[in-house]
Amino acid sequence: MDLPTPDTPMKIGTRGSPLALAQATETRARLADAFRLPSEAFTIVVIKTTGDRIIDRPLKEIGGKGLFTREIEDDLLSGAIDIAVHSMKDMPTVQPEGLTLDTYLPREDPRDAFISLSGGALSDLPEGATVGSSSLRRRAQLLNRRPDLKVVEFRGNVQTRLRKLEDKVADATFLAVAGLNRLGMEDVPRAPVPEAEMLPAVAQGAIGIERRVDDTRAAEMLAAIHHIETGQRLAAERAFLATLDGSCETPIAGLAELDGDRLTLRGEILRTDGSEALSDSIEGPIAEGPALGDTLARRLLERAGDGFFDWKTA
Ligand SMILES: NCc1[nH]cc(CCC(=O)O)c1CC(=O)O
Repeated sequence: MDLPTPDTPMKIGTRGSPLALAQATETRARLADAFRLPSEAFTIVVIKTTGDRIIDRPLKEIGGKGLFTREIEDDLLSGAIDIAVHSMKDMPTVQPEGLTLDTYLPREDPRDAFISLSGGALSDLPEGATVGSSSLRRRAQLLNRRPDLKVVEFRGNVQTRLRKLEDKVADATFLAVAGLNRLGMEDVPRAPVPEAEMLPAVAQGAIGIERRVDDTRAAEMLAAIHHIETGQRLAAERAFLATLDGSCETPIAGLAELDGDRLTLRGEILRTDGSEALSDSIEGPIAEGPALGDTLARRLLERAGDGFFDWKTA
């Protein structure tokens, strides 16, 4: 295998947000370390996606699959980049023909963090307070537990959302603990929300690396940095999501945990207005993760019946 060199660097594609850049930089560091290469043997290529371009409308209105990924995947297919680094929770369960997404870095803390300028926890929020979020899952979970709260649309990267809090657009918001940690924002006052209170999004906290199926060099290099346990957890969670036909337009949560050779998967689906939440869990051998995910999804769908996910404003 011809390893990349500073003259013929491997091109790592990513979105341009500070979090995306941190994830691409971590990927470069792990590859450089695994193959004893200088960091100049890799270039980070920033790619602007449709989702980055349209910042004044709610995501669910723009809609469509691959809002934050299509341009990156096009560049991967054309050879403009060699690998692409993604937040796995933003990734559809099926990739375009010719691409594969089977390399994962060690997962960060998967929990959501409750962020308010006063620094308290969710239970400290006064009745009728306003929470900013653009996530259908967080919105539905919040309204399910606290119907008194008002949820307002809150888009933008981590920094933008924190600024909106300072501008008093909302009293509080939620951010993934993983994002805050990867950005080194330890100083932001936050209260991690226990999984039992608010089950995170499928794959939250995990970084995935996509490549062309037929690129044997990329396959070999990525295999050296793949984190097996993260892959096992995501295999179960993403099978759960795939059977539910989850897109960004449906409130779905799921989290797998490993214990020895056993895997436990918890899942939750909600009506978009938060009026109903269904949850369940399943346990079995790690090797059967995808089948466990599929079974858990079918159980929840059976209980939900038709029209459960239909959009209905609160
Ligand atoms: N949808 C945006 C997004 N995609 C991944 C993360 C956080 C990092 C992660 O889950 O790996 C975020 C921001 C957030 O939810 O706070």
